[in-house]
Amino acid sequence: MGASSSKSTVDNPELYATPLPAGAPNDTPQAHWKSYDYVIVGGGTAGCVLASRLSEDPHVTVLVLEAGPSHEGQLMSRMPLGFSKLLQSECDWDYETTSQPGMDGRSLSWARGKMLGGTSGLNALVYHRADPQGKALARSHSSRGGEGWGYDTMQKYFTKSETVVSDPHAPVDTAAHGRSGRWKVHSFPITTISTRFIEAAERVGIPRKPDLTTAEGTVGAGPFMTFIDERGERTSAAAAYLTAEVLRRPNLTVAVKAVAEQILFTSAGEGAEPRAAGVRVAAARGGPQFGVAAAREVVLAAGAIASPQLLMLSGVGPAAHLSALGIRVVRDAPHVGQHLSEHVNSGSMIFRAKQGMTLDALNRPLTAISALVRWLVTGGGPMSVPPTEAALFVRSDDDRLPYAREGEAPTPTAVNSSGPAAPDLEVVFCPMTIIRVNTGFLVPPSDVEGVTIGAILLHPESNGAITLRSASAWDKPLIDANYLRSENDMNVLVKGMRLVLRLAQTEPLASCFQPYAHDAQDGFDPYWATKVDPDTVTDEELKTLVRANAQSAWHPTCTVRMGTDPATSAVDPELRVHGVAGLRVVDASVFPAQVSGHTCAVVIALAERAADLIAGRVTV
Ligand SMILES: Cc1cc2nc3c(=O)[nH]c(=O)nc-3n(C[C@H](O)[C@H](O)[C@H](O)COP(=O)(O)OP(=O)(O)OC[C@H]3O[C@@H](n4cnc5c(N)ncnc54)[C@H](O)[C@@H]3O)c2cc1C
Repeated sequence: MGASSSKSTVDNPELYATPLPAGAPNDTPQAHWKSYDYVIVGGGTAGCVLASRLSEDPHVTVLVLEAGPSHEGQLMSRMPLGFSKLLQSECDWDYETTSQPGMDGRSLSWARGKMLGGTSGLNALVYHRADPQGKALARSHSSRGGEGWGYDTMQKYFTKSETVVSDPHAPVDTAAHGRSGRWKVHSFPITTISTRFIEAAERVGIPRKPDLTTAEGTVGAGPFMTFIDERGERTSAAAAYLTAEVLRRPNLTVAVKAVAEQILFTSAGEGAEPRAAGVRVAAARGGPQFGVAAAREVVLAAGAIASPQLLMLSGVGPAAHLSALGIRVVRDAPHVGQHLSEHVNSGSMIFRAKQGMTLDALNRPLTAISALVRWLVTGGGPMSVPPTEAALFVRSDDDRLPYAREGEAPTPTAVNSSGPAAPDLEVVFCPMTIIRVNTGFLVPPSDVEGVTIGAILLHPESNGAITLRSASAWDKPLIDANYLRSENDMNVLVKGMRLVLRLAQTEPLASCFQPYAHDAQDGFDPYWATKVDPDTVTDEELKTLVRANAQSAWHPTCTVRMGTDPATSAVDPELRVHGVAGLRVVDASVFPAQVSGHTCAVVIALAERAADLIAGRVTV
């Protein structure tokens, strides 16, 4: 265990927590423990926002417990195009799903950030808001909706969170955005080939949208915005919200390499709600344990996988499951860990591009080194852009779009999104070769350039679950995404793939590509999409390709979902865990339903509002 602490964070538990006796159960908070008003478990995307906002009040004390290291010094996190290098590093939890029957029995790797800033420190830097037609975090047509979390409310917090910078070469209307928030968000000039993708989308009938994030809605095709600052560095939630000035606050303690093992409860007697009053923490598996007390609240912000895991480890979860593992049940909460909703990516559809049109030159070591040096010196160049530059959002029931073979009618699909104009399909465009396989990424060939396109199912009907593997916080939980068990999910994704194949044959994108004769190696051909013709391939053949190649889109949500009724949800609309006192959950796990887009900005806005709720500045 390191005995040091940096000027801004602390990694020695003796400096912020109370040592606990070895070999004792250590499951009841004690009066002599070091105490804080708020103990935030997880210094990730939501956790950094909460820490920053709650500690604005100098009269309250705040402790953050983050399992991973500080974001400071993580070069690959700061450098936008370094993102893939962080996967399967010390900054990634590197989870894996159980074998997925809907995907030929494959287990898929699931990245999650493990550092200050959490997943916002290793994600793909796409800034995107929920679609207004998707009602943001409220589902008006459903009794389990997040009351008070509609788009109008969320929009205030999207705006509060950001300072938008409009690049003169890629202008956006700044009136639709915030201009004094902590999070730096900006538009950026995209490569020519990404522009051609947008133009091809227009040709097939998808309207062009200069900004995919406004209250006008997301249906359309356009460039993404990103969270990179004027120095060309990623603005993770840590970089944005835990600045040096914030970290110097005397009422804020930020602990890193601090793994919360259990939330601890006190009881006021028979019939009274148990109260979350502390957390047990350790720096290493089997190492010394420490306790901290929470005078006001424990706020769980450990993300859509670890938050339900920690709740269950602490006795809040489905009683039968906990009892089977010998965990004392504090509160039978059947919805904890359930309703896991994840966007599904069709898998990398890679098309060979003409030389010089993509960012693939960076696969050559000399080019990469010179780009790295340029970024280090100037903050500019190809390392300062996000990997995904453009996208389109559509509905699978829009029969004007080319979802079928020429002359055939498209397969009817039900749109599972919550608004009449909300999209259920996204297509993302990356001007580089990204070969994703079950275990991570493969290094692309250095002499061939390509682009990577993926169709994403935004509103899957098939939901999965997080359950415990064991009663230890040091064992990863079981993640069953239950991918593509619904026929409708599969049919929507197949339509998305056919749209991608059609776009690849549509000008002005088509003439950027060239044929590529590539043989499969060990049964896997990363360039399979180049050989598929949208006019001859059958739906059954596309389904076979989906089962073999589809991947996680990295947006798990809903595993501690909010709602007014404890019979159908795990937290109430103020994010308080049903049936226990002093405990809230604030992260992607509380989404009442999946959103029609990327999740990071939604989590940041959610945490901004949660901070106001916790501090009593607003009510639902
Ligand atoms: C590879 C990848 C790319 C993505 N790309 C995008 C994108 O481009 N745009 C977008 O909008 N979204 C993207 N996402 C999704 C988005 O980043 C996440 O949905 C969002 O950041 C989740 O925020 P969170 O606060 O719920 O969880 P996190 O940010 O994951 O925070 C949870 C924190 O809790 C900590 N923690 C967990 N367990 C413990 C414990 N026991 N004790 C202490 N600390 C603990 C973790 O280390 C972590 O720091 C991407 C995700 C991934 C994985």
